[in-house]
Amino acid sequence: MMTIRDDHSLAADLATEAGERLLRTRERTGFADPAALRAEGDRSSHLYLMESLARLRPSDSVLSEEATREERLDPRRLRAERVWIVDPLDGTREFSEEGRADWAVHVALWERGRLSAGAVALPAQGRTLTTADPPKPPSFEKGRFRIAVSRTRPPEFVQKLAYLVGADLVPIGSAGAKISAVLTGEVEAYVHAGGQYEWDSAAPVAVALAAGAHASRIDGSELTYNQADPSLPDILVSLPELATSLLAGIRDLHR
Ligand SMILES: Nc1ncnc2c1ncn2[C@@H]1O[C@H](COP(=O)(O)O)[C@@H](OP(=O)(O)O)[C@H]1O
Ligand SMILES: [Mg+2]
Repeated sequence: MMTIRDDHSLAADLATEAGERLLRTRERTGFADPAALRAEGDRSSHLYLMESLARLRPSDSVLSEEATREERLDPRRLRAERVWIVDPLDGTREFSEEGRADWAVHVALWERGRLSAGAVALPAQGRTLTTADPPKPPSFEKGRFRIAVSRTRPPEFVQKLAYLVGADLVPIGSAGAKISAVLTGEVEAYVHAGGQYEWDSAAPVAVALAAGAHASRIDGSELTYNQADPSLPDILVSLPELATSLLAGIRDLHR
C-alpha cells in the first residue's frame, strides 16, 4: 500500500514497481514472439504508471512515450507547473531479447522549468538509480576511456570522436541503461545524436545531474524539458572531468 511520500521516493518506488511488473511480464509471456512481448511490456507499464500517478499525484500532468498523440499535445501540459515525464519501457528492443539486462523504466518530475526528481529502474540488473540517493560516480584518472553508444542506431560521428579523444565504444541498449552505466563506472561517457525524445533522457538526466555528472546537448547547451515538441535529438552525459574535451572534439568534427 502506497502512502504519502516525497517526489524522489515516489519516482523511485514507481519505477522499481513498474520494473518488477515488466520482469514478470517477460517470464509469463516468454520470448517466442518478441513483437508481442514488446507491445505487452510498453502497454502494461504505461497503464501502471498512468494509474498510479493519477491516484497519487492527481493534479500533476504526465508526458509518456506511450500516450496518444492527442494526450501528448494537450496544451494543459505546457501551462502546468508539475509534469511527470515517463518512459514506461526504455530499450524496448533489448527487453524482448532473452538474457539482456540493458532496458529500463524512467520516471522524472519536471517542475517550473527544471527536472526536480527522477529514478531509473534497471529491473534485470536488480537496481534503481534515484535522486533520492544519487550514485557516486568514480572520478576519472588519466588515460583511455569508454563511450557508451546505441547498439542499433550509433550516430555516424562517434567512431571518429572516439578515435579523436582516445576512447573505446561500448554498445549498450536503452538511453537509461547507458546513462546509468556512466554513473556506475562501467563507461565514462554517453554520446547520442540523430533523434531521441524527452522521455528517453529526462529521468536518467535528473539522476546524472544529482550525481554531479555532466549532461547537456552535444553543443554544450542545456537540455530543456516539457517543450511543445518533445523531440530532444542529441545528448552528452559524462564524468565532469571529460566534458570539456568531449565537447571540443564534437565541435571539431562538426566543423
Ligand atoms: N534516431 C532515433 N530516433 C528516435 N528515437 C531514438 C533514436 N535513437 C534512439 N532512440 C530512442 O532512444 C532510446 C534508446 O535507444 P538506443 O537503445 O538505440 O540507444 C530508445 O527508446 P525506446 O526503447 O523507449 O523506444 C530509442 O527509441
Ligand atoms: Mg525510450
